[in-house]
Amino acid sequence: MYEKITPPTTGAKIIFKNGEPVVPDNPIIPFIRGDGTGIDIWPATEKVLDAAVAKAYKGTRKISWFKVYAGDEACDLYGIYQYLPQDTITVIKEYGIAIKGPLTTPVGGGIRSLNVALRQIFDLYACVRPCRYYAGTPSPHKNPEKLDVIVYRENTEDIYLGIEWKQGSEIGDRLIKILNEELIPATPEHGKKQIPLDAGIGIKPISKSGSQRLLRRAIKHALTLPRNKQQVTLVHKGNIMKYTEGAFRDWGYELATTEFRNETVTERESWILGNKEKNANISLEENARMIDPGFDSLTPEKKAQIVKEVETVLNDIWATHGNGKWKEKIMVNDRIADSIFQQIQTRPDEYSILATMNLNGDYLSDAAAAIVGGLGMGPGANIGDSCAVFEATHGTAPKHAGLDKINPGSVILSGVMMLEFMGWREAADLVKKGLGDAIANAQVTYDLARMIEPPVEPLKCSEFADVIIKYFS
Ligand SMILES: NC(=O)C1=CN([C@@H]2O[C@H](COP(=O)(O)OP(=O)(O)OC[C@H]3O[C@@H](n4cnc5c(N)ncnc54)[C@H](OP(=O)(O)O)[C@@H]3O)[C@@H](O)[C@H]2O)C=CC1
Ligand SMILES: O=C(O)CCC(=O)C(=O)O
Ligand SMILES: [Mg+2]
Repeated sequence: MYEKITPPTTGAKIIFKNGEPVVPDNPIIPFIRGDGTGIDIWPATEKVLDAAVAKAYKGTRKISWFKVYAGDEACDLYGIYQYLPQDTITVIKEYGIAIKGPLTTPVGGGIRSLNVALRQIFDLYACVRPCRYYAGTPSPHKNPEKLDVIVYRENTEDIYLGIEWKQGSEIGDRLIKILNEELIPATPEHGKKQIPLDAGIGIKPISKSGSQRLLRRAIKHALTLPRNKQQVTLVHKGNIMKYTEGAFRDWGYELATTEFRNETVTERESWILGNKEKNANISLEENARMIDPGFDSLTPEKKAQIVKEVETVLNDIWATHGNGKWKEKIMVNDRIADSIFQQIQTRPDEYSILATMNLNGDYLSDAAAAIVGGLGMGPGANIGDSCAVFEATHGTAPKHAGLDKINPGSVILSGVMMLEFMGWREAADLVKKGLGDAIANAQVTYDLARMIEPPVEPLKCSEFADVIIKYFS
């Protein structure tokens, strides 16, 4: 059935119904070990997850692991340049849920990212990366416990589509010529701009459908959070990239105020409603002045537009959201991308779900992981409607590969996300307890050990896994 691999002899497939996994007691779960430090962190992860499932369910539930290949290991087995064999794609499609270690992507030339390819092949459009603090984790920040965010990153488009042309290539040069001579002059807002003739060219597609399906999932997730975390922040650089990043913001607000009208309030709406609650007789114009600090210097047309916005909000949602009812809704706001990088450091507790396009989310998830202890503590999930692949935020960390040194925490916590996605909460909770107790007792790998004051002797990667298991009970 497969070219070079054989499924485990016991176990059954996970299937998806209406976007949700239906999980048997003995699911077969494919895993990719990963390049670089994958050789260290995958065995540690498998050991911890197996021990948690065994302890939580006393033999009534068990995962049958199915090894599939990608990256360097795949080339060793399948032959030169076989980085992502068809076997691997077929198996993940058939079995629905998989977990992977990191895979190498060369910079500049060479193969395109296998990690990105997997997300695109299986249409895993939501990259979900929670960044929350485990007590006792050393951090470069004074109050890391204040950060508890989930980066919800669009995972299939943006520049990650990989449509780009090298400087000097025939098609790249043709495209620049067409843009310079036909398309840019035909677009008055571009004036006399021209693309330098020696430029490389990349395309950044951001679609309405792609943005809204990600944001739909983010808002639904927010609905499941405790009241004080029911917030979705649309992160964008829409002041500069108006029709891609700016559109992402606009499509987000559109979705929130149509499909989720009864469940959401936007930040601007909350100001308008709040102004009227404080002063029932406030005029539309005075209300508009209060929500827009530069109101008085605006053109008459722009002023009229904001007054109309105030009127529409009060007409449309005063009955459902007014008199403080908006405080019970999911708050949807937006922040410009550069600003959110400082906001998660200066006002960490004001944020919850950070919904982003692909590139912004890639950057932001590493930065947020650093605040709560580093990349060794950053788990993730790539989720679609019929498949999910769990993986850490970090990469292959090649300088540490094979040394039994690196922190397996991120892949272990990705495993926790997988167990929760499967509905195996008891096993997930055991792993979180074990990891939390190990950290609280300063029994940690080098990355955390070096930040503890005074520094402690680091555990090996494999020893850290054993300590986590020890703290199950
Ligand atoms: N999803 C994936 O598979 C991803 C793959 N990659 C790929 O990985 C390769 C290497 O990328 P690189 O930029 O070096 O980024 P990495 O994330 O692999 O590593 C950068 C640094 O982060 C720290 N780090 C990473 N993982 C851990 C961990 N588990 N525990 C503790 N510290 C950790 C280490 O810092 P220090 O040495 O200071 O301790 C490490 O040197 C590239 O080919 C890249 O494309 C990158 C990201 C994601
Ligand atoms: O695919 C890669 O090599 C890098 C991907 C990455 O950095 C990420 O998904 O966070
Ligand atoms: Mg990244």
